[in-house]
Amino acid sequence: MKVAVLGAAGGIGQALALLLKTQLPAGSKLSLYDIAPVTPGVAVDLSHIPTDVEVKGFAGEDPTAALVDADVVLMSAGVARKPGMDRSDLFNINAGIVRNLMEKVAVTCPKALVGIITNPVNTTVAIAAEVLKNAGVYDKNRLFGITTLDVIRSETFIAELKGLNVADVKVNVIGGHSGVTILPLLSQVEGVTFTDEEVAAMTTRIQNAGTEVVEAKAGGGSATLSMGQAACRFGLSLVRGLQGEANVVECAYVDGGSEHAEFFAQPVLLGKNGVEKVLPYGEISAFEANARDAMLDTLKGDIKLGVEFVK
Ligand SMILES: NC(=O)C1=CN([C@@H]2O[C@H](COP(=O)(O)OP(=O)(O)OC[C@H]3O[C@@H](n4cnc5c(N)ncnc54)[C@H](O)[C@@H]3O)[C@@H](O)[C@H]2O)C=CC1
Ligand SMILES: O=C([O-])CC(=O)C(=O)O
Repeated sequence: MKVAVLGAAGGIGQALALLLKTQLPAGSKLSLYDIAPVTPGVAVDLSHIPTDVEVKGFAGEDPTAALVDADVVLMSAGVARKPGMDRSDLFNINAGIVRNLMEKVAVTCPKALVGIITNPVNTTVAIAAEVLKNAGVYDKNRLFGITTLDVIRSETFIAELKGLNVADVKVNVIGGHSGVTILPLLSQVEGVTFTDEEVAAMTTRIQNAGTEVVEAKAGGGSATLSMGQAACRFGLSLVRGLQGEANVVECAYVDGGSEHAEFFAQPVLLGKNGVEKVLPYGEISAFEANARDAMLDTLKGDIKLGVEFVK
């Protein structure tokens, strides 16, 4: 199994690479790419950790060498938010970065499962899809926006509030990955009840958790370590699916035939071809149905921006 990380010298990329070096199955290959010249050094550094995962690093303008034979590509290349910015403010720089990298993915490893971390995810995934379509290699089951950070935040915050063992808390987060498009389905969390006030406050906290980190880092970037963990969880789930493991389910932002929008985050069953099956997100409360319907104009606008950028 070969996993390529694009943006591997960055805050997320280095954390993710470390976790993958220590957690990928024995015999895996880890390929690190970033425009930053330090990247081969990051690979040398990781290569001293005694696990059976071979690490190689590549720097420069062209990611091709890193992408050859990749089964999974995880992309965090791009710029991150500073206080006062919205994720959509990253579009001007990150849209072109994602487009250019996806053009190389389309040529070099068109069958790879691709997980997009680069923000604004609601839009960059649409950009990635358009690039793959233009190259004639688009397979909707192989492209994912990684929204796992919203899931692990939800698990953490709910366990804290309700005094639960966090390992026991499971929660679906649907929609997209910014502001009101992030919708945790609190009504489905087993074994707990929330007051209306708790639902409103918890939903808002999860939606604003990225901003909570951006403000706490005070100009030094956005979530990197928790995102490294989230991307590792999601990347390992992709690998487990590829290896034929049963019942691997994650929420992800996919082109899954949703009635709500062209791309929509919901639970998916992962397998040897990426998305094996898009799963229903189940019964939701009136509060959640309202929030879902209210997000759709924003989400569809974000998607349209991505489609039009490539056209
Ligand atoms: N999906 C999610 O839940 C989350 C997404 N993000 C997003 O992830 C992205 C990366 O964040 P960080 O790692 O904190 O940023 P960072 O600035 O620490 O790292 C980004 C890396 O991308 C590299 N890069 C820039 N242009 C490139 C190109 N053309 N090719 C290859 N590498 C390139 C830079 O050299 C840098 O090493 C941001 O867009 C951020 O908003 C951040 C947190 C959560
Ligand atoms: O908020 C940001 O800019 C980074 C991000 O996507 C998150 O932390 O969820």
